[in-house]
Formats: sequence, structure tokens, C-alpha cells
Amino acid sequence: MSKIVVMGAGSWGTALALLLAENGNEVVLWEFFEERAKEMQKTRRNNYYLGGIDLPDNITITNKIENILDGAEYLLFSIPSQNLRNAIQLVSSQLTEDIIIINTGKGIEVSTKLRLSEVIKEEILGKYHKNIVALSGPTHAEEVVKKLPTTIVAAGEEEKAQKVQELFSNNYFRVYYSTDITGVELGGALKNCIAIAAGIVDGLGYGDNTKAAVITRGLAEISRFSKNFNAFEKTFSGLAGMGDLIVTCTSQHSRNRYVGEELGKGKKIDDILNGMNMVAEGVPTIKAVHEISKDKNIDMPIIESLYRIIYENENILKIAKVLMERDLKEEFY
Ligand SMILES: NC(=O)C1=CN([C@@H]2O[C@H](COP(=O)(O)OP(=O)(O)OC[C@H]3O[C@@H](n4cnc5c(N)ncnc54)[C@H](OP(=O)(O)O)[C@@H]3O)[C@@H](O)[C@H]2O)C=CC1
Ligand SMILES: O=C(CO)COP(=O)(O)O
Repeated sequence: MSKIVVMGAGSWGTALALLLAENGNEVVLWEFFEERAKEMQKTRRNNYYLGGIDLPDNITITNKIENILDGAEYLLFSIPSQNLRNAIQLVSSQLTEDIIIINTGKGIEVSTKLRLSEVIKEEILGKYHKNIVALSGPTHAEEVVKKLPTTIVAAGEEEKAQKVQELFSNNYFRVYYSTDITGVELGGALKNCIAIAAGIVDGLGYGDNTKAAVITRGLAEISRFSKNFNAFEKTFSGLAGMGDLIVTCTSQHSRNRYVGEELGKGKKIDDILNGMNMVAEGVPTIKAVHEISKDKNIDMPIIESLYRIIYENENILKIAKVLMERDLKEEFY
């Protein structure tokens, strides 16, 4: 039995806390808002993000940060990418070299263009950075709490990634490991952007051919982008690449796909985001990826189109036409 501190009691943090508790661990679930933490302590449920599920006794809910890491073997972050840095700052002084840091968020920090393990590394001043593991794959919280068979990949230094693999695995949650933290993080971050494009396809009422085109050409863009950062090519045919891309582009649970669907139906991005209580990471990540692709001269027509729709308020039908009428080229270039 290990003590695990989970920071972020949104849908994913709560689902993972439940899984770790079921695996027999002592879990401390830290919630950002004091009032919401109090409500969860009282009801023993997380009604705001994952209603209807009782939290077992081996999950302690808290909003307090003092001494939170005492006796902890693992610190897990499940925080929206643009807020992750603040959350690390709250606990970084308590870290010791024997604590493994697991990040489960998916995105790129817009202000710095850093991957999330790089944000963590910066905040812990490079100390213990070999302890950082990214956990990513096709894993909607709503299905994990129902114990539907799910697979995921833990990426980091081999020994640490394997420890995380052991920690989470059970008969409905199968964890693979990888040493390609860069590829696993980029796969998770960029698929959220492509899922917005897939949602637009749904919202416009286009067909399965179009959805398949977005997924396949989206994967080509993700691989092309990631090559610039020395990610392993094979990672993108794996769980954190194609696997997560498929689930996010097709799932009824996906918040990113939903944003795209509403855009496709003609709604304004601010109205869509204001109407959601959960994070859609693809929106800020499109901005970060667009800027990086311009800096590094990486051809990313889907990302470019999404940027123009979301950040420049361009007409979706006009953009779709431009995408289809580009110069013809070889499939793999
Ligand atoms: N949901 C899913 O199925 C999956 C999600 N992920 C990833 O996990 C990450 C978290 O997503 P998810 O749980 O779904 O998000 P939710 O929108 O469900 O919850 C977000 C959580 O982050 C907290 N939060 C918001 N702002 C801050 C802040 N400034 N500091 C600390 N905490 C903050 C929220 O607290 P509060 O409610 O108090 O505002 C809430 O607990 C994302 O990167 C997502 O891509 C990965 C795999 C699956
Ligand atoms: O990452 C996820 C599934 O693997 C969750 O995707 P959404 O944030 O689009 O719901």
C-alpha cells in the first residue's frame, strides 16, 4: 500500500483517485476550491464532475497543502495545463527525491510553449526531474469509473515508468510503459486539437469519410510536428498517439470534440466555453502549437485552420474549402 497525493479533483483526478483506492492505496485527493472540498467531505461524492459515485474511506479529501506530501510515495497532477505551474508551486518545497511525480494532464503551456513535464521540471529547478512520469492514453473518466476495459501508457525513465505501471494496473486498467515521454506528451496534447476538427465535422453534418480524413491527416500532422522534438515515431501508432486520437475524435464523452461540434453548428467559441464546466485543453493548445509550427516552419494545415476559426473568427465553410483546395501532393512527405 502506498500513499498517493492526487492534486486536482476534476473528473480525471477523481476517477484516478478511485482506481488507486480500489488498488488498495491510501489516497489524498486535493481540491482547489475550499468550498467544493468541504462539500465533497460532507457528501463523500464529487457531484460537480463525476456524480453518483461514492468515495471510499481510503480517499481523504482536502484543500490544505501543509505537509500534504508527508509519507507520500507518489504525487499525481490532474490539473488543466494552463494552471499546472501554479499547482506545482504549492508543493514543490515539500518534494523529496523518493517521490515519483505523475502528470496526467494533456496540453502545452501557451506562455512558454513547454510540454507539461518541462513545466514541472522548471518548477522543481531540475531536481528529481528523472522522477517525472507522464500517464496518457485513450481513457475517458466516465468509462474508467464504470470499470470498462481501458489501456494507457506510463512514460518516463524505465524504472519509474514501470513502478507507475504496477501502481495503476488491475483487471480493467492495463498499463503499458514507454521511455518516450516527449512523444507520449505530444500525442496527448495534440490529439485534443484534432478532436475539435473532428467535432466540427459532426457539427457540419459531414460524413464518415470526412471524419476518417481528419483523424488520419491529423495523425500525420501530429507525427510531423513531433519529429522536430525527437519523439519516437512508433509512439504515434500507440495508445498515446492513434489510440487517444481515435477515442477523442469519436467519443460522446469528449469535451474537445463537443467544442468542435458546437462550432460546426455555428456557435461562438466564447459562448461554448462559457457554457462548459469542464476544461477543453485543445483550445489553448491550438494556439501554442500554431505558434510553434510557425516558428519552426512545420506544415500543419488542420492546426492552421483551427487557429483561424477559433482565434481569428474565420468562417468554417470557407476554411473547409481552402483545406480541400490546397496544392495536391504526395501522401507522405
Ligand atoms: N476527463 C478525462 O476523461 C481525462 C482528462 N485528462 C486530462 O486531465 C486534465 C484534467 O482534466 P479533467 O479532470 O477532465 O478536468 P475537469 O474540467 O473535470 O476538472 C479540472 C480540475 O482542475 C482544477 N483546477 C482548475 N483550475 C485550477 C488551478 N488554478 N489550480 C489547481 N486546480 C485547478 C479544477 O478545480 P475546481 O473545480 O475547483 O475549479 C478541477 O478539479 C486535463 O489536462 C485533461 O486533458 C486526461 C485523460 C482523461
Ligand atoms: O483525454 C481524454 C480521453 O483520453 C479526454 O478527452 P476530452 O478532454 O476531449 O474529454
